Amino acid sequence: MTPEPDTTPEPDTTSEPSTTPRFGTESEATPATESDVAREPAQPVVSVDGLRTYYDEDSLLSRSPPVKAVDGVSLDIYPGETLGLVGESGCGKTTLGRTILGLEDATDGTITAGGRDVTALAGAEKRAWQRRVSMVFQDPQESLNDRMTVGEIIREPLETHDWPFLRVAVDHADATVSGAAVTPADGDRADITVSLADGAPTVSVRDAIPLDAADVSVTADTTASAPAVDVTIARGKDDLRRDRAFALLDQVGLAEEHYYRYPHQFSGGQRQRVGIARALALEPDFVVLDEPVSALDVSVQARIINLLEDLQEAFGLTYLFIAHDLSVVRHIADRVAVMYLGNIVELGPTETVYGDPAHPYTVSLLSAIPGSASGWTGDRVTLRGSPPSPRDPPAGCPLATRCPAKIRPDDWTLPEETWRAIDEFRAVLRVRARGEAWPVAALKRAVGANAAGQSVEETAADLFDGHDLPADAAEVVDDAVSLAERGRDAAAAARLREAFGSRCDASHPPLTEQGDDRTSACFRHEPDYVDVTDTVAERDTDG
Ligand SMILES: Nc1ncnc2c1ncn2[C@@H]1O[C@H](COP(=O)(O)OP(=O)(O)OP(=O)(O)O)[C@@H](O)[C@H]1O
Repeated sequence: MTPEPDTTPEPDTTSEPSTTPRFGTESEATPATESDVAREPAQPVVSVDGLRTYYDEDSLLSRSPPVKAVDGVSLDIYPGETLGLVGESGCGKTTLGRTILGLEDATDGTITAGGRDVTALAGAEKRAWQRRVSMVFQDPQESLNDRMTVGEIIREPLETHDWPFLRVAVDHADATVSGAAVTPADGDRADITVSLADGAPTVSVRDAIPLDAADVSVTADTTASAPAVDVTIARGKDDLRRDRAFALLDQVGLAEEHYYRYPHQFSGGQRQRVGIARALALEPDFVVLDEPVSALDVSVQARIINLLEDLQEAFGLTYLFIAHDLSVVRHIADRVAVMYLGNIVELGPTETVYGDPAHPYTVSLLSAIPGSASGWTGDRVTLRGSPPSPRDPPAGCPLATRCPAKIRPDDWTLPEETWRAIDEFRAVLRVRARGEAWPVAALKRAVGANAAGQSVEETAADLFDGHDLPADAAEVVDDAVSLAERGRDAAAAARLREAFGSRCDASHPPLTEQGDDRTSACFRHEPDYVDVTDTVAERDTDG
């Protein structure tokens, strides 16, 4: 069979009238607002508290600190909302999503759903949680097994969980049920409901179960005070799974004929539709969408986003939407969480965060959006250097080593360029202290030269060239150079931190309320300081 080219028009699932603004159309600019979400004030679908996920890669041959991929995250996700999760590559977004789903083990903290800590579940209870949640992956090319037909791919979770469960509920508290059916446990949905109210039993079947009432034979002995109900299903599970897969294909805009094809015969967007159908097979409440459109062409992205929104509306789904593309997140997310180095640094309603970013990291992310689609109207704010290693995050604020609004200690009056040189020198010493390779790329950026093979003294000379350091500051730098030259890199870094560090280096700012349901973690939110945006605007932060 000839593979369909990537240009194959995809089924239009978006033709029916909708009140939701469509992505990729003129109404794209109309963002979702908090009021669009019917948010129950009560129970979150998922409540994450103090979550840590560390990857320990110790082996017999090497012993290194764990990768602190998620390092103390707390957030709530409410029914029917889309929570966007943004942040640069490697900051821990995927790990957070996977840990919530139980695909990674939490090192510490709790994830509460339905009043229970799901990190503590095992066996059947854990499997039940995993039926309520699911994930759509970034690259539909990678995530679908090319040796399986689309039908097999969609059916796989159904087979794994032995779907359908055919749970029968009877509207009589004392009824007993027998036959090919089980009674729902607390919290389980009934697939088939038998009513004895009118004497003869009447049967109704939930939409997602591809059974007609005629496929279900019910006999009921209602003479006893505890009626005995016997249920027989005329069709086998295999048939029902195939019909469920057909229904899912239809829901994602594909057709029954696609059931028999292989993933390589589809375009990227169609493959992602298959991935979505599979993710929805077990009727989850909560779906982690991990960069679901970033591997797709822009025109296809809009269709998939629209499909995800339609499915959310139809099935009352709750989404955690992980993405790099901030304009996609602005369109789809009701609230957005900004992540940096394993921490949430800002969290709030999308329009509040985009319109008036509070945290310096959010400012830098939004300042990079072309065409200034955000409320940040200042220059582009470029963070210096690369993020610290998640094996050795800064002791204080995670952003302290790169922050464009870092609080400087009162003891010094130094120009911003000199602070930058000091920060850069501290970064060099931190990397040396970790025993990693000399950070040639960072040095090249800092001093505009190939610094490979330089001594610490030469590096310091390059970094501070033309800075006219005051004598007491120069003495600190000399001390640090001399310590480093004797191989005492950690002590050298500590010397600089003691002299030039501020509270940003010493302690971790908590997330605090910043109005409009938004929280942000920065000491500059305290009234004693010039606030973040004024500071960033005042400092020359462009590169
Ligand atoms: N299985 C693993 N074992 C060890 N380290 C891991 C593992 N998975 C992720 N990491 C590390 O954890 C950190 C967070 O990775 P994660 O994939 O969660 O980040 P991310 O923000 O989703 O990145 P991206 O946007 O590139 O997918 C990174 O340093 C990564 O290298």
